[in-house]
Amino acid sequence: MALYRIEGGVPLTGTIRVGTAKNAVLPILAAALLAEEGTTELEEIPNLRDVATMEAVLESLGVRIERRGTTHRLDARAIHSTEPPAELVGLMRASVLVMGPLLARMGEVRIALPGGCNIGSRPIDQHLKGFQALGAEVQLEQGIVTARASRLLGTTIYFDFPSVGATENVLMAATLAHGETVIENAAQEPEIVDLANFLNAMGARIRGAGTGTIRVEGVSRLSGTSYLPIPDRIEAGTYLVAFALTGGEGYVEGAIAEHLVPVIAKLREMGHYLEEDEDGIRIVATRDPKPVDVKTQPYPGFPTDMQPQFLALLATVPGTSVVTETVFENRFLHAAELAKMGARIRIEGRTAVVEGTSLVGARVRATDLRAGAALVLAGLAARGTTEVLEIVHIERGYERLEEKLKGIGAKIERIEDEDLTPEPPPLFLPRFLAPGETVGRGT
Ligand SMILES: CC(=O)N[C@H]1[C@@H](OP(=O)(O)OP(=O)(O)OC[C@H]2O[C@@H](n3ccc(=O)[nH]c3=O)[C@H](O)[C@@H]2O)O[C@H](CO)[C@@H](O)[C@@H]1O
Ligand SMILES: C=C(OP(=O)(O)O)C(=O)O
Repeated sequence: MALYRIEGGVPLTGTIRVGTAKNAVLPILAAALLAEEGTTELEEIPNLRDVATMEAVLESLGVRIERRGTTHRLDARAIHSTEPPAELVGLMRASVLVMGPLLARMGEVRIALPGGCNIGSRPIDQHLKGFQALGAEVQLEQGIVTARASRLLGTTIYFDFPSVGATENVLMAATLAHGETVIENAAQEPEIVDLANFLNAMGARIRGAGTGTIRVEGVSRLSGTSYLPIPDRIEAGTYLVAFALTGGEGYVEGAIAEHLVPVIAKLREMGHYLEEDEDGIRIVATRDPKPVDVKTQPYPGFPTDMQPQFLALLATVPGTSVVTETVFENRFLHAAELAKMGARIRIEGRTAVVEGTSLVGARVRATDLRAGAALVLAGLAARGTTEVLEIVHIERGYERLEEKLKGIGAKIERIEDEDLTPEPPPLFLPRFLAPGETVGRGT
């Protein structure tokens, strides 16, 4: 098990580059399953644990993957299985994204229901509702979901909540359905638009991605294509916060400002100076930041995946800030870890009331991906030494984080320590339901 050791208190300066978005790459990898003809070439694929897991899932189904540097070529012509192994599905929730493509192309899929995780129960009822609306027969028995349909039929589907994963799964399924599918109350995240652009490049006919209504005209076959997915807006936001927290200044190269509107707005509201251009975003931290209130929302609202990093930032800003989490029901575990560093945060249900103070180094534990990123950021600003344990979570979504942060002056080391803790269990244990238990949104 590895940890990060950080000596805090150094204002970060310089240029840091963001990689390709994990949350765009994962659904695009799943969508590559739809290519019955040709091969798919994906460029600038980040070296992340989640990407490796998704590729292992695809390989278990018969996809052949050839990696040349950061370009990965996928050949999905000879799929031989529609049952991704539970051990792999248990490593990463996003494995459920293979459901839509397998159902659409192969007419069936059998997969372990992914369980909850440290940020919430995360049911998949909206995904299943979408498949059923498209005419699939969906069964849930002892934690295994089976969906079958000889040919999906286009229809209108309304999501109760604009779920990112459900929109992606149903969008992929609808590409090969007979007739038109309309997805209403669809998620509008940039990663949805990227997936739709990729599917259209494969031959799909999708309009309206990025709005609340997506229309899909089904086609009979899709082919492989070449594609470069979008840069990672959450990684970019994390680096903007790193400059702000340490009172530094620098440039986040590759960041797309249009994808980061609420993050930029809140940093400006705090008094930080931000300048956007075509290639990235420049930030100069103010010495006198103001507290702000933040409420997470589906896109284009403030992203829940930036909430932990902002909690770390606001923990150091004099005055009272209020952070409200509306997307996940349990995404404040990092508050207790930040408290070990001196943060003064009171959790009241879905709200965190933060009284800004200065932080001191401590030994803390990453409870999930963005919680871990928040602790690294806090460590960069804290007096003394911080050790962040269980960085396996962080490595799901940040490539060479310590190297990149070192490049802008951070004192951070990645240390392998065999004795630290035993190998962790799967991050998302497949969930086995009791007979009759529902899988609805538990919030
Ligand atoms: C791989 C990926 O892209 N992950 C992102 C994706 O996760 P993910 O696709 O899992 O997020 P969703 O938008 O689906 O989930 C949002 C909320 O809806 C609930 N829900 C979702 C589906 C469903 O069928 N029923 C239901 O109740 C979830 O429990 C959660 O409370 O979007 C989240 C919200 O922006 C981000 O935090 C994750 O980083
Ligand atoms: C919650 C996240 O990812 P996932 O949905 O894969 O757990 C995230 O990227 O912050």
